[in-house]
Amino acid sequence: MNKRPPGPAARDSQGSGRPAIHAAGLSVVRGGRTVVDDLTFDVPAGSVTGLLGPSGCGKSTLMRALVGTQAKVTGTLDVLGRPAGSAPLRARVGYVTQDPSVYGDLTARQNLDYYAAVLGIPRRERSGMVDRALNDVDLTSHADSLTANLSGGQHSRVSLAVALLGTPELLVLDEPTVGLDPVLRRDLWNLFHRLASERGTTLLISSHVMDEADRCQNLLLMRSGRLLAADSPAALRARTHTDSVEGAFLHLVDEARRAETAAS
Ligand SMILES: Nc1ncnc2c1ncn2[C@@H]1O[C@H](COP(=O)(O)OP(=O)(O)OP(=O)(O)O)[C@@H](O)[C@H]1O
Repeated sequence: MNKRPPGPAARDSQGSGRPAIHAAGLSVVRGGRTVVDDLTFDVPAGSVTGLLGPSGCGKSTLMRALVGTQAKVTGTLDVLGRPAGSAPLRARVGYVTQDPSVYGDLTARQNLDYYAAVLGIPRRERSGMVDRALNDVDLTSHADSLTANLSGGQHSRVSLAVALLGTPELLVLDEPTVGLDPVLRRDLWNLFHRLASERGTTLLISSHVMDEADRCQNLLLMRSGRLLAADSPAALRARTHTDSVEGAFLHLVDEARRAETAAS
């Protein structure tokens, strides 16, 4: 278990107590179906927050809404004090999708250099930023390998390094540890906590693996587009009288099913 004290508030929200993300009555329709249904929650600034739930429950859709790439979003969704997707947020929010979005025919360093230029990082600062991002994800020794020749895990770490360029205040990571070996997973979680505690970054990290839940300070538990709970792992276990987040999740699912049956 990896319990850590909350990190400092993100730079944007320092002292204001304002959450990094605020959602109220948030819904998303996809393919004519409501796939995110009336969510209300806050994500504290400077926290490592896990977004957990079974495959297809709406995690990626919620993340797309947060970064402004999802259509048919209704309700309130504020990110760092501004409406999600608004132009000034582009440089302040890093997003890593499930599919690595880097060029296979460039080296890791060339990819980062390219994205640093796209982000508008001044040329004189670029190489320092690129070196730091490579070091953050432990890829310095592969910096000059063609990305296409890297392993799956290394490939996704190049995507993560891209998201770290420019020191975003919020990092939205869609299943960043899927398919990684246990050592790499542990190293990445350590990095996530370091980013929160040392840089004040807020991290929202999705996973469908419940055993990653205890590595988070806060959890958003989803099922079928609805929010089952938003709380710390310890509070969830205590509230449901269970000894694991998986147990708590199953308890909450059963509770929701009973409520649905009673209402039908
Ligand atoms: N392009 C699309 N058009 C219509 N419906 C979609 C589309 N993409 C996803 N969906 C539906 O939206 C719902 C939520 O999908 P989403 O990808 O957000 O789930 P998820 O929790 O991220 O799943 P996973 O853990 O497998 O990535 C699912 O029922 C899915 O079938």
